[in-house]
Amino acid sequence: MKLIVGIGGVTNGGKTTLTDSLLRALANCCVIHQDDFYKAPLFQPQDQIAVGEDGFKQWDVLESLDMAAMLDTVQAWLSSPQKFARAHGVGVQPEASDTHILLLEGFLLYSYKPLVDLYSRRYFLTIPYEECKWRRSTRNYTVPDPPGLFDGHVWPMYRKYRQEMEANGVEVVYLDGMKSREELFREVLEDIQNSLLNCSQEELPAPAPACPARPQGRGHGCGHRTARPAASQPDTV
Ligand SMILES: Nc1ncnc2c1ncn2[C@@H]1O[C@H](COP(=O)(O)OP(=O)(O)O)[C@@H](O)[C@H]1O
Ligand SMILES: NC(=O)c1ccc[n+]([C@@H]2O[C@H](COP(=O)(O)O)[C@@H](O)[C@H]2O)c1
Ligand SMILES: [Mg+2]
Repeated sequence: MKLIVGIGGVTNGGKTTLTDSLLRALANCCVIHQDDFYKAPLFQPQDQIAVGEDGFKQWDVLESLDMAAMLDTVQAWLSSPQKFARAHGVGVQPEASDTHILLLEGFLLYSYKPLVDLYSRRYFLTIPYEECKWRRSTRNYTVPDPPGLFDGHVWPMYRKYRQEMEANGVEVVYLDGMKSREELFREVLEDIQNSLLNCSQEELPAPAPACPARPQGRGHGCGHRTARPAASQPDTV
């Protein structure tokens, strides 16, 4: 059984923190970080990042990321999770060797069409504008934010891509990034474990006809089906 789980959402929502905790807790689990796919060589990081009409280097647009390369990496995991795990130093646990999880982590996970249908579960962390701006001001990126970047580029691009995602009907499970790290971790871990249980039950032989039918809407999680719909969460601007 293979499960691809997206940990997406707003910058500074807590994606990397949550992903690191899940990675430690889940067996046979690998990770791919979207920001490893910036079209920006280490020593000339800005050359391939265009300046946009907003006057800023376009760090927060999809075109600044090599999404084809990210998709190739996901395909490599799909074709052999065991081989991928070994190559990335992840030990495969023999007692759970039929189950493999891939975490995809990043701020634009659900805007690249070839990837969208591959997820078994799509999480989306949100925090209000003021909290996001404050957390961002405390971060040290490899390329420091120039003055005005957050209001002039980062937040408008977040709003734009999120609106597009919602308009396209991409179904995500919203997570409130204002909850504690521990609460978020427990909530998502439990949900992933439930998905795994549902998947393994679906792989059992079909129940006898007298058994009541499984309720609709909980059959997510395996076979790269769509995540269950979640109520849209208002975005504090
Ligand atoms: N649940 C949380 N509550 C408060 N602060 C958090 C939480 N999760 C992460 N942080 C902090 O917010 C900042 C951004 O976290 P990070 O995981 O790097 O976010 P992202 O990868 O979404 O940009 C870091 O300083 C981190 O310690
Ligand atoms: N990783 C890099 O090379 C790099 C450089 C400049 C800005 N960023 C910022 O990283 C953000 C995405 O990462 P987080 O979601 O972890 O904040 C984007 O908002 C982008 O502005 C990343
Ligand atoms: Mg991050």
